[in-house]
Amino acid sequence: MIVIKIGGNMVKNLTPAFFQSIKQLQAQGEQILIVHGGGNLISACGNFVGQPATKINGIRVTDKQMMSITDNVLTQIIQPELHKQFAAHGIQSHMMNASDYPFLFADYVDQAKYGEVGQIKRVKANYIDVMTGQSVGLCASIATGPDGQKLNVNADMAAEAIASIVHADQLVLLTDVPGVMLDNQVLDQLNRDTANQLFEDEKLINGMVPKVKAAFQALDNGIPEVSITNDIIKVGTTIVL
Ligand SMILES: Nc1ncnc2c1ncn2[C@@H]1O[C@H](COP(=O)(O)OP(=O)(O)O)[C@@H](O)[C@H]1O
Ligand SMILES: CC(=O)N[C@@H](CCC(=O)OP(=O)(O)O)C(=O)O
Repeated sequence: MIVIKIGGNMVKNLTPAFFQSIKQLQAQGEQILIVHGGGNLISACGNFVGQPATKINGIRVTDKQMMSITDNVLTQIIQPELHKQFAAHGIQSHMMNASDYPFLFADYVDQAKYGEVGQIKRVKANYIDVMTGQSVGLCASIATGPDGQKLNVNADMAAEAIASIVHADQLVLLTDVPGVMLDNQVLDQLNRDTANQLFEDEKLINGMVPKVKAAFQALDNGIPEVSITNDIIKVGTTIVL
């Protein structure tokens, strides 16, 4: 299985070549699971109702109202939009989210600090397997918490956790930049020492922080290929130990 995380900024920028690649991968027998974000639209909706975003290291502080906005944006806007785009390119997809069927289970990350934010600990792997058998699985980054409540999960961390639990062959973090950048150049490879230095020097900030952390976590959990890119055909930055 290949897990591809699509950031909110990329949802409207997927190219015909992207969909062509998905078809080719499916023809080669790969199961495809798309984990999508939508952080930009969640922030815009928050602003609209007078609740500007508060993020700590790229993770949204989420109270109950923001959780409800997040749920609506991801499951009612972003996911159907992706479903429509896949259909328009002749690819069947299944919408998967915690509202329709609980299959991602999370614990709180730190309720005092982040509120209703979770980290995925368990998944219904057979459900994912079935949903990606004949079609592409589209998965929102919302999980079911310890008491059945919904928890907001950073989509990079969600993609990593799911990929790790199902032992995916590859994790691609698709975003709006061609890879991890330093002085306007894409780094072909990024190892942990360099990443730590970039964090320290504040050259790797905001949404790139959870993305890079998730990428190393995926490698630690045995996923053989992990990359950050804006184009599934071009590798962008390969994460190495
Ligand atoms: N060193 C870096 N290289 C590339 N992007 C970076 C870096 N540091 C911070 N960023 C920011 O991270 C953003 C990608 O994270 P994010 O906005 O959360 O995307 P997504 O919605 O795809 O998860 C880039 O658009 C860029 O503004
Ligand atoms: C807890 C947390 O930060 N959740 C994220 C979930 C969406 C997301 O990660 O979207 P992108 O991939 O587009 O950034 C959020 O609320 O923005």
